[in-house]
Amino acid sequence: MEQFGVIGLAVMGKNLALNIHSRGYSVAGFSIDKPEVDALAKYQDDKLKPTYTWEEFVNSLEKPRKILIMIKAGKPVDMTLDKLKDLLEPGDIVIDGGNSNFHDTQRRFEELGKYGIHFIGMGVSGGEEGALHGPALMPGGDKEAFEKVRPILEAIAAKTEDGRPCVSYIGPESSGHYVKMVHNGIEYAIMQEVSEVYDLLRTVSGKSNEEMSEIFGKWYQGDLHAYLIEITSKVLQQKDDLTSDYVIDHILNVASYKGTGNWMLEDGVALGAPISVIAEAVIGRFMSKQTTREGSAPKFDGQAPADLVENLEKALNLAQAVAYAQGFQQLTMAAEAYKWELRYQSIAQNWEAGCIIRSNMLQDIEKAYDENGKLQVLFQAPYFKSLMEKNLPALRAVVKLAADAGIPTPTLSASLNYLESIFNPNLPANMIQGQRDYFGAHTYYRNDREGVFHTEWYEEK
Ligand SMILES: NC(=O)C1=CN([C@@H]2O[C@H](COP(=O)(O)OP(=O)(O)OC[C@H]3O[C@@H](n4cnc5c(N)ncnc54)[C@H](OP(=O)(O)O)[C@@H]3O)[C@@H](O)[C@H]2O)C=CC1
Ligand SMILES: O=C(CO)[C@H](O)[C@H](O)COP(=O)(O)O
Repeated sequence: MEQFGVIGLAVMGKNLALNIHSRGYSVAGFSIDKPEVDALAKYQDDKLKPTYTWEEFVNSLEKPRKILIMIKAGKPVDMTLDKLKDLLEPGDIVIDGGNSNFHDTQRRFEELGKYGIHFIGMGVSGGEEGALHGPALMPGGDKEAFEKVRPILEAIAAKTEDGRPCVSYIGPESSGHYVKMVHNGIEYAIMQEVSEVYDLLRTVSGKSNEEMSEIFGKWYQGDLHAYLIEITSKVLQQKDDLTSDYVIDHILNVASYKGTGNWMLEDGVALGAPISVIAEAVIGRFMSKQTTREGSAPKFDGQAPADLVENLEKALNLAQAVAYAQGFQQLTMAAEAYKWELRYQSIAQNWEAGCIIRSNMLQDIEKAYDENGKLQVLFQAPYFKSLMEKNLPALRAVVKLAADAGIPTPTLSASLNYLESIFNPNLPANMIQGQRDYFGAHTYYRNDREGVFHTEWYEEK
């Protein structure tokens, strides 16, 4: 009997199955796609069992069964669970490791509970490499069931610099998939920030791809030690297969998406979370499709400022912190709204290795929440307060330069606006309230006395 089962043997499922197998567990694999199962069969390993029917798969597993579903999110997961619930027994454990919408996970958690089947919605990040060698895992749902699969998950997960596994119980219900959704929102934000910095480097300073690759490579060795910075350097130096040029210069500038960042924005709006940078990153992808391309690309005729590269590094470092800050701010608001007890320092730890948004800065975030788990805003923590004081002039200079040059910087500008607003006691929302009360008698609160007020702004005609 096999100790663990994986359904879906495409990029992620196959590599996770191999990862689990490499830690000494026996694994049964199944997919509705026969060639995927054939690919597993090619390993000819006693502890890696290919199965070709639902029944063969389920019956090959020791009880209570532990099954990871790693397939396309949405309807396919419902169809798979529908099939499984007739074949499984109370006490069996099903983990959905795909990028499922947390609303779906909530519904599935409740539905499977009726059959006595334990359900875990688990965010997985790290792509193909991570799945094989160590992903970041974000399991949420049934705590008791989590404890039963914990040894396997800890064995396959990435490890932090000091050897701790990048997996911990996130919280009840759909909180695991919620945290993965927020991970992806942060991912969208940092990717857009990096692309804006790339745009400034190429347009203002006229740097070549090789030079830019070197700059990002150098940043990666310093404060910006982050996976997305590392791969940016690699993307910039990659030669094309079809021409003698760099491939980056032939990639169509239209950004695709599967929607996890959009979901974060949807829930952020529902909660009233000020996640402006993530919103701009999502909209940046829309804009890349919707721009009419009728204008001409911005050109910079002047002399690039001598401190441009240094300022861009500082600006990007601070903007990256804002992306994380907004993600954690939405998590704190979601925890309150959905009554989840989230441990932010563990979430930061989960993201320190294996996942797409991994960076050294997450160690500072872990420390910040370790010292004060009730931070409303990450920049209240001493480390981030001082980072803000140190790097804000550079971010301001970069946004000003971009505005003067006509180069759009939606996320860098939104980062600056967030930082200018988040501690500001004098935002002009009093004017909005005055206008609302004027046209709609919506009433307002006062800053000098309790109660709800309305002004008769004009005489009725
Ligand atoms: N790729 C990545 O970097 C990451 C992906 N993820 C998530 O992991 C999951 C798997 O991703 P990935 O490996 O890239 O593959 P895909 O998202 O492309 O999903 C492919 C798998 O889903 C199966 N599938 C599709 N429809 C059904 C169905 N109706 N019933 C049963 N199985 C079905 C496919 O079988 P068939 O070939 O027959 O269609 C195949 O095995 C997704 O939710 C994805 O969002 C998470 C982190 C990173
Ligand atoms: O979850 C992931 C990484 O963390 C997947 O790669 C996801 O597909 C990325 O999102 P999108 O396709 O919308 O860019």
